[in-house]
Amino acid sequence: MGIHIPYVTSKASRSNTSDEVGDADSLGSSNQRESPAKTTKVMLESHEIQRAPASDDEDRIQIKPVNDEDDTSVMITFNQSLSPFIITLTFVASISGFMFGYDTGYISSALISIGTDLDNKVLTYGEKEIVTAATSLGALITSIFAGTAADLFGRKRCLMGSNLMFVIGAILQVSAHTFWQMAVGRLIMGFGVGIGSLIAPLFISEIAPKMIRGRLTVINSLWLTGGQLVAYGCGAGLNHVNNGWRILVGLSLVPTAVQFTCLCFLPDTPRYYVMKGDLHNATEVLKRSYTDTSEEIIERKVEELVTLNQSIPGKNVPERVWNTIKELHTVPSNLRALIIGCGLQAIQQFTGWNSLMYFSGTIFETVGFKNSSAVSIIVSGTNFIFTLVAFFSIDKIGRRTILLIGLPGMTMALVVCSIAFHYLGIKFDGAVAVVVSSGFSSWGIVIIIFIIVFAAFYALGIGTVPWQQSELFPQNVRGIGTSYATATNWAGSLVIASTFLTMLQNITPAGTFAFFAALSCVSTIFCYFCYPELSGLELEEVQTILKDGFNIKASQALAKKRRQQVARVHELKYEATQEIIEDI
Ligand SMILES: O[C@H]1[C@H](O)[C@@H](O)[C@H](O)[C@@H](O)[C@H]1O
Repeated sequence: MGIHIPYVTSKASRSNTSDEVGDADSLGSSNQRESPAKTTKVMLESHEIQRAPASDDEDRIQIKPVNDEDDTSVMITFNQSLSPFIITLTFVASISGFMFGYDTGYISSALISIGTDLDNKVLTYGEKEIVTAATSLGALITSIFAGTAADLFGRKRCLMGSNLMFVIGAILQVSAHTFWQMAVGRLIMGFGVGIGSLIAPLFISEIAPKMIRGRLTVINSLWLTGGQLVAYGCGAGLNHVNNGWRILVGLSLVPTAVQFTCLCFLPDTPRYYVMKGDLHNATEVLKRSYTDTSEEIIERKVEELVTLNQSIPGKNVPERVWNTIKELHTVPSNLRALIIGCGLQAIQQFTGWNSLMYFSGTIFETVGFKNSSAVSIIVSGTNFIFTLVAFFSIDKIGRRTILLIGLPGMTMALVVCSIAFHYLGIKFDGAVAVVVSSGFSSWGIVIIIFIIVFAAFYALGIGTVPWQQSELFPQNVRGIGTSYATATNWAGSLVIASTFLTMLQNITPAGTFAFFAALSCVSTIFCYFCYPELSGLELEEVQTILKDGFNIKASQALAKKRRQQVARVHELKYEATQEIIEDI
C-alpha cells in the first residue's frame, strides 16, 4: 500500500533534539555497526527529553520510554508499509462498527413504519422508548464483561459470539407480532452491539502499527456512522413498503454473515495469542502483519509482548482481574485516564445526540415534515461526513482542539434549537405532540438547520474522540479501563433513549434542548481543564503527562513538538529507514 509511517528517530531529528539529549548525533554514528539491541537504544534515546527545554511548561515534561513495545515498535514502524493483512483485519473488525451503527440507526425509521404491526395497535411513547432502549441496555450489560471475556476467550471468538447474538436478535424481531418479542429481539441484538463496540476498537488497536493506531481506530467510527447512514437510507426506501421494517431488520444479517465468514479464515491478535502462551501463532500473525520486517525483530516483538503480559500480577484469572481493577483505581495516572475516558463517553451521550439518532423521524414529523426520513438521512449524512473530517484532522489539528471547537458549536446550535422550539409552540395531547402553528413553519426550518449544524460539530469532536479511549490506558489496565468507558457510553445511551420522549413531554422540547445545551456548556469546561492534547504522543508519554495532574499546557507543548518532528520526518524518511536497515 506504500503508506510509510513516520517516526521520529532519524539523524536530523536527533540533531533537532540534541540540545536536550546530549550529542545524539555522534552517538548515532558511532553505533552504525553495533548490535540491534544497541541500535534500538540509540534510537530511543533520540526521543527522550531529559533536560529542561525552553519554557517552564516544557520543564515539567520528563519523557522516558517505558517497556510498552517501544523497542520493536520503533524498528517495525519505521520500515513497514501498511500491509494488506492489517488492512483486511481492520476492515473485518470494523464491520462491528457498521453493525453498531446500523442496529442503532434503523430503529428511527422502523418506529415510524411499524404502525399497528405489533399487538395490532400504535406503539405508545413509552413502548417506543423501551424498544429503542432495549438495545442500549443489552449493550451496557455485555460491555461490562466484554473486556474480560476478550482476555479469556479471545477477541475473535467474542466478535463471532456477537455475530450469533445479532442473528438471534434479528430473527426474533423480523418474526415479531408482539411488542415484547420485538423488545427481547432488540435486547439480544444489543448484547452483540455491546461486545462489538468494545472489541472492534480494541482489536484494531492491537493489530495496528502504533503510529497510525488513532486513524485506524477512526475507521471503526466511520463504519459506525456509515452504518447509521445506510440504515436511514434503507429506512427511507422501505418506509412505504408493507412490513418494510421487517426487511430493514433482516438486512442487518448481511454484514453479520460477512464478518462471521471472514473471521473463520482470520487469526486473533498477537497479544491474545501471547496471553494464551501460543507464541507460535503470535509470531505467525506478526510475520503476516509486518512482511518487511526481519524474523529476528518479530521474535523480539513476541518476547516484549510476553514481558508485558507477565507484568499483570495474579496467579489466576479472578486474581488478575481484581488486581487490574485495583491498579486502575489506585495509580493516579490510571485514575485520571479513567476520569477522562468515562467523562468523554458520558459527554458524548448526555449532550443528546442519540436522542436525534433514535427519534429524529419522530421529531421531524412533529415539526411538520412529511418526509421525515429524508431529513434524517441529511442529519446522519452530516454525521458521517464530519466523522471523515475528524479522520483527517484528529492527528493533525489534535483531539483537544477538535473537541474544543465541537462542544461550543454544539452548545450554540442547541440553544438556537431550544429557542426555535419555544416559538414553534408544541403541546402534548396525551402522548401525541401537537404543533400550535399548524403545517410547516420557518421555526421548523430553523430547527432542521441547527440540528444539522449540531450534527456537524458533534461528529467533528465528541462523536469521534472518546473512541480513542485505549490510548489513555497503559497496557496492563487497558482492557478493564476501556470496558468502564464503553459501559459509561451505553449507560448514557440507555438513559437518553429511555427518557428523551418523556422529557419532551414533561419539560417541553424547548426545555429538553436547553438542558442539553447546558450540559454541552459544562462539558466544554470539563474538556478545557481535564483533556490534555494526546495527538502524536507515545502511549507512555500519555502516562507521563497524566502522572501528577492533567498537565494541559505540558501536553500541548509536547504534542506541538511531536507534530513538528513528524512534519520534518518526510524529508528524512529514506535516510532514516536505510540507516535502520543497515544497522539491523
Ligand atoms: O461515536 C458514535 C457516533 O457518534 C454515533 O453517531 C452515535 O450514535 C454513537 O452513540 C456514538 O458512540
